[in-house]
Amino acid sequence: MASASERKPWDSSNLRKYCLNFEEIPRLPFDDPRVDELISSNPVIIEGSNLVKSATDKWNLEYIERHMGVTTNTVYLSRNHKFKYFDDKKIQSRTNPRGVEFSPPMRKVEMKVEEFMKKLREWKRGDERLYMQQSLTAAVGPNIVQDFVGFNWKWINAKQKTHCWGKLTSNLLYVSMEGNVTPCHYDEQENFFAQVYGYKRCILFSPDQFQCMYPYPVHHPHDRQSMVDLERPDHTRFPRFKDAKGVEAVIGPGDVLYIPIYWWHHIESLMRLGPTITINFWYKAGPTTIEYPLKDHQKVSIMRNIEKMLLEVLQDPREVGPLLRNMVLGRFDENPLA
Ligand SMILES: O=C(O)CCC(=O)C(=O)O
Ligand SMILES: [Fe+2]
Repeated sequence: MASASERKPWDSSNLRKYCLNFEEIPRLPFDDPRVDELISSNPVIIEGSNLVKSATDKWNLEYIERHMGVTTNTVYLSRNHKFKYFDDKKIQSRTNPRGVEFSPPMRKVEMKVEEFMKKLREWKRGDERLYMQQSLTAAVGPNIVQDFVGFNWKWINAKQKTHCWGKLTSNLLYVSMEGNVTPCHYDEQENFFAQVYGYKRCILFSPDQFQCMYPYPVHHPHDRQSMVDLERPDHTRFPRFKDAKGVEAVIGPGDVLYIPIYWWHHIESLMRLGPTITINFWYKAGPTTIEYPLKDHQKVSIMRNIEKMLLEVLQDPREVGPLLRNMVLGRFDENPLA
């Protein structure tokens, strides 16, 4: 029988229900040679790396409140459990008349950590949900800086070198209420996603699932997000979503999930299991090596560039779709008549 410390504190009742089944993401000890094989093109959960041990040893909501510092933090407020990211630079406004007409699905506010924690403590059903997503900078308090300096940089720097990644661009600190969901999207960076406190379920899809995931157009504020709502997929608009092949895992304190660049990810803090704390490590892609056939993520990058070029020359986002349709319709069928 599993000992008390090994017994997992969650079961399927803590997970949201979706219409897809997922395979498990492999879980390996940090010194297993298969870790590096997987990192070259697949997600993996790495155990025992001690990457953020200085944080997992101490961090909880009280510690963050006491030590985060006096400056304000970015907090998203949502009327439901979904926190679907948007790029405000792509929204139509007086200064950006070519942007997309759009009403944001959540509010972004700046607040001091005390105010955030007070709202969490006093939160009741019907209130807006909260999700703090703050970049770790020198402005955080000295204790947090000290914990940050104590991260296992030796290990992660070696990984960065082995896999020829570019520079570390940022560390985002996520402090979430139980049950919050970050809907499915991809990022243009490599990500070591380090769980500090509480439990998160992560569902990932490879970049080769592009046709099943239906990303918004690049000019849209929801660029890089899937248009499909995992909880209520519209199978009429998005018929190929039912064929999407995903992988999943629940991560807890000490686990590090490698989310490869351009991989789709949906992240949920487990329901009824308390708040969660995560720190990510975002790295620029390494230098592009052109080898044929191209990798699926390289094709996604090409598609993004074509969309951007068309927008640049056409100036009007409404003209991009019709031009692309005219370009391909009936011309690239598998068995051309002539
Ligand atoms: O933890 C989350 O809610 C989202 C994390 C994420 O999307 C990322 O680290 O890229
Ligand atoms: Fe992400």
